Amino acid sequence: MTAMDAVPPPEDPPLAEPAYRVFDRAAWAALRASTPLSLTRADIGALRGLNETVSLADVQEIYLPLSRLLNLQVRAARRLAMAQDAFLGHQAAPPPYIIGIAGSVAVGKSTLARVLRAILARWPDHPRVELVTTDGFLHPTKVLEERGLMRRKGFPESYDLKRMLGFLNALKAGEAEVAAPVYSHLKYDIIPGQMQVLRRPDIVIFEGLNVLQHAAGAPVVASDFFDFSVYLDAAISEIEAWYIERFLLLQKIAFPNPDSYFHHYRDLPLEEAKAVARGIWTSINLPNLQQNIQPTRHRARLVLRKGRDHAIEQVWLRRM
Ligand SMILES: Nc1ncnc2c1ncn2[C@@H]1O[C@H](COP(=O)(O)OP(=O)(O)O)[C@@H](O)[C@H]1O
Ligand SMILES: CC(C)(COP(=O)(O)O)[C@@H](O)C(=O)NCCC(=O)O
Repeated sequence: MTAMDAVPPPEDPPLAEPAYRVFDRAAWAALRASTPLSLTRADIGALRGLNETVSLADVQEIYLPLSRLLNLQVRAARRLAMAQDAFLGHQAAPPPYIIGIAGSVAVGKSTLARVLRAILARWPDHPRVELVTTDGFLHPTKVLEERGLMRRKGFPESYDLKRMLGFLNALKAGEAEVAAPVYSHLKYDIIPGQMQVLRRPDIVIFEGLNVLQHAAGAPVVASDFFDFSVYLDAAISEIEAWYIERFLLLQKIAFPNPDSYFHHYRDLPLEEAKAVARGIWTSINLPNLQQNIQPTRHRARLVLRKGRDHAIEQVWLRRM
């Protein structure tokens, strides 16, 4: 069986293979070359949030080769910036290298972003890695309620796209301080007045389901500002299961907090809680995945395809 036969399942139209080189785990792992293992078991343990168990095998076989590729790309981008400076006859600090991470709700974007941040920050030539999530650019609940969008959260119209593009523009322009609004999953809303301030980081990982989307008629799109992009992919049936699992976990660890938006679900019996989670998945996150997220997959430079238990089974790398 070839790697192409193994996945994707029928629900999931394949990527155009000529545009990508396809690697199974072993072939990708071999590209790690001499990259040192830069995270210990204790480091990985510290990265675990919620129920995630990022395996040492994934770090060694998937993320270390990826960090080697990205390190080479960052260096090359800096050389290009220097070439332009030489042409212009002035010297400036290189702009941050921006990596977009896209994929469905609950596919594991935040987890991937955190692991990647930790690994990339180990390289001495780009230690300052910032992580920004696009949920900060969601409209606040008040605005979503006024516009009847509370059940459309994550859909393109639920974001302040102009503000998001302005943020990316300022970042790439090398402004000394750039600020992003902050979202609370607990409150299910933007935190008023709280900002994440970035001061000329070396790398920015910009993570969210919408990062590869193109708004009709917009003069620029988020990916215009990206140096690299990753789409985290998996079978829809797996992602649904991960969404429900995460909901059940949050029911135990977050919903008991009276500040939680979902506090009223704290004592729901298991089967009812599963039904609520499945209902939110089916009515909001699944249609968003099918209509607005999955169609952006072919824009990514790299597609990581997960199988059971979140293990990365295949890597698709765009031929430049
Ligand atoms: N590599 C992984 N190994 C094990 N569990 C994972 C992994 N990545 C994500 N998860 C789990 O899957 C769920 C969704 O992951 P998360 O990073 O929160 O997704 P997203 O940011 O895409 O919504 C969480 O419960 C998380 O702990
Ligand atoms: C805020 C989100 C759109 C962000 O998704 P993310 O980028 O973290 O995957 C999502 O977590 C969400 O709230 N979706 C709406 C339906 C739900 O409560 O799952």
